[in-house]
Amino acid sequence: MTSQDELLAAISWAAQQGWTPATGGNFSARAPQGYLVTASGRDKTRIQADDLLLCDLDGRVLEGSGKPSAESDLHAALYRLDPTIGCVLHTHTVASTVLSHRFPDGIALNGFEMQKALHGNSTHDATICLPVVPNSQDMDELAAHVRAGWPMPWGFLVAGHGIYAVGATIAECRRHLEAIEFLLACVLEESRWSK
Ligand SMILES: CSCCC(=O)C(=O)COP(=O)(O)O
Ligand SMILES: [Zn+2]
Repeated sequence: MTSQDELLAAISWAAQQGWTPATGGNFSARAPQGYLVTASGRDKTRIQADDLLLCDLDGRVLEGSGKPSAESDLHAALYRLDPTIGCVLHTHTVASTVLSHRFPDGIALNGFEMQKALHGNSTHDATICLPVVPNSQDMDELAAHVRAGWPMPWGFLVAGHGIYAVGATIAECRRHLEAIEFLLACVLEESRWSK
């Protein structure tokens, strides 16, 4: 499978989970010349090859038609910031939107077996934090918040907005996205029970 096909499969999978409502979300993978990224405003349940653009690491379009994602410059900033990042997957889910809005200083996790799906974790018996950065429509400002909090080896939440998962490969990034979403769903469910 080419990395373009693998990225398209990851986007379709995320969309089938219901994680890209109303065209929300954007997705990218590092490429030799820069990165492949979704065009803006596309329905991710019907994604196809011509919905991807090739950009250089400054976010300039090299190939493809349409406008790159409104958040493409944040993807570019991530690839510049950390050469080990090979993929960035961004979704809009209810749990990530609600919890990042409610806990703008980060979300602590402890005792969940699923923590082990996040790179560098080998036990449930540790407290780890999912970072939250403030939202902004200005990608330079958003990128500055991300740089200030780096390293964030699995990704981060944007307050009231969604999840940005990162990974060395598309497969690792998918695993991080799925694990983060699962862990947030657990936290949200527990918050209902503790009322
Ligand atoms: C429709 S949700 C608002 C925009 C957004 O946050 C998003 O993820 C999708 O933007 P894009 O330009 O990548 O379609
Ligand atoms: Zn978004």
